[in-house]
Amino acid sequence: MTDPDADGVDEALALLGPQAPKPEPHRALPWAEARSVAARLGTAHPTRTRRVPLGRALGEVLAQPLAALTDLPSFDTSAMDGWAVAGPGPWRIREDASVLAGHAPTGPLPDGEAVRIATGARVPAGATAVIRSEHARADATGRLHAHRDVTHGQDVRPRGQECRSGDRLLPAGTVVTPAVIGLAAAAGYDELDTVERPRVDVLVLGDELLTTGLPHDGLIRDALGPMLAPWLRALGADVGATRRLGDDADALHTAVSESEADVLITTGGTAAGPVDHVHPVLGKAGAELLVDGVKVRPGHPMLLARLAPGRCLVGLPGNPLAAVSGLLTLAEPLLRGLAGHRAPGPYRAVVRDEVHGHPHDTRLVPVVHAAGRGTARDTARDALRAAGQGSGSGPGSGTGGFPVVVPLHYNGPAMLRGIAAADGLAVIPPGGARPGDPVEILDLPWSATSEGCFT
Ligand SMILES: Nc1nc2c(c(=O)[nH]1)N[C@H]1C(S)=C(S)[C@@H](COP(=O)(O)OP(=O)(O)OC[C@H]3O[C@@H](n4cnc5c(N)ncnc54)[C@H](O)[C@@H]3O)O[C@H]1N2
Ligand code: MOO
Repeated sequence: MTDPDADGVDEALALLGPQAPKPEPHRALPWAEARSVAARLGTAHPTRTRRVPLGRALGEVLAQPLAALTDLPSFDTSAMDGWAVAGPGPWRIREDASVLAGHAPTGPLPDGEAVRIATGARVPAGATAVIRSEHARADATGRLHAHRDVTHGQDVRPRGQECRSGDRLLPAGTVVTPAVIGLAAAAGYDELDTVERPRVDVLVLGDELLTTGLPHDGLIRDALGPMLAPWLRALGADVGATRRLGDDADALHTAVSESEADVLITTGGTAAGPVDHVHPVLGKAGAELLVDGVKVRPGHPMLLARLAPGRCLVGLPGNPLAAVSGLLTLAEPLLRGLAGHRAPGPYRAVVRDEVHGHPHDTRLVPVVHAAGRGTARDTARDALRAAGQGSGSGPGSGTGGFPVVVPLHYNGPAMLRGIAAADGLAVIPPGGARPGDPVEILDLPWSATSEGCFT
């Protein structure tokens, strides 16, 4: 049986072996530098913004900080059902009034008096505390007695306790979650200013690709067309067309010239084979190559080009995991900037097992968390069982507080089996990583153990 990883390191090493033809002078950028170029391009132009009703803002990104339009609470509020009292007790109960949430206030409460009050109701002027109904007793003469000491201000939520009008509640770049919508509504918003999603078109190249059925006669299923649109949407893009162009240079040139998208993503055709048309077409289109190859495995032929001000193209290699590598190396930081997302902090974990490194290049290797929470733990166990890699329990100690990840097999450039079971991709530096080494992790936007979604 062949080593399921042979497609990865060995293939890359073979390209550098003593018998390999002398490589062309290296234009490829180091992995971190390539990501920085993409991130800078993403923030080079001001984002377009739009105003949307709260109900349609889910998943959008705040274009401006969310500032409170009101004090919260906007009045002194009773936190409990019971009695508003003024001064020391016992108190004479006002039989003529009670205060309900949303109702007009009663007049001021003089010292020595108590009035019934509901949770959420405005505390009358002059009241010094609220006593919960279960903590007080009314006697036959209409007097209220507290069962325990009453402290000043107890069970009253003072106006402005959560925020004052004008306070910054959330920074620009925050993803609008259901909780953000709730907070915005409470703080007085009907609409939110959000960043317009970058428009992305996908061009899938390759005459060998089938859109349905089983592979036959040298033809294979297109794995990237169906995968990229939802992945790009998860990265904050508004994906228009996914077009299959075959290996037709003219069709590619026309599509590149006519697309009005902010970002064009191509798959395949990045290398120097007889029908690899991406480089010649970019030359003909007068594009500026900002990244032309990256020192990363898989995916080293990936590229990033500026087609015109505000329009660019990410060329993903055709090998499916190499395409994922290009997606996370170039498209993700580019789209993050264009979509107005804030950059996530670096997320590191230690590897449970040794990971072979490339001698000069970074490797991106699918991993699962060894001991996640809830479904992530089950996913890890399932993924490891499927890969015949043990139970999923990590070292548990001596990890320096880092979570533990397990590198998955089936990580060759043409394979999606590893990444489909993964929580993220480990960034393995040249030379590799030994058990217990901390490494950077690239989260997947849907990973259950993500520190944050849309990272
Ligand atoms: N002489 C050299 N050949 C290659 C090199 C090299 O350095 N020198 N690099 C290899 C590496 S690494 C990669 S990655 C690929 C990149 O190739 P392309 O971007 O030109 O992609 P294609 O040749 O079109 O396809 C490569 C491979 O992927 C399959 N493929 C393409 N599209 C899809 C799709 N949508 N779904 C599933 N599979 C797809 C295609 O059938 C090929 O098998 O170049 C190497 N060659
Ligand atoms: O190794 Mo390529 O870079 O197959 O992706």
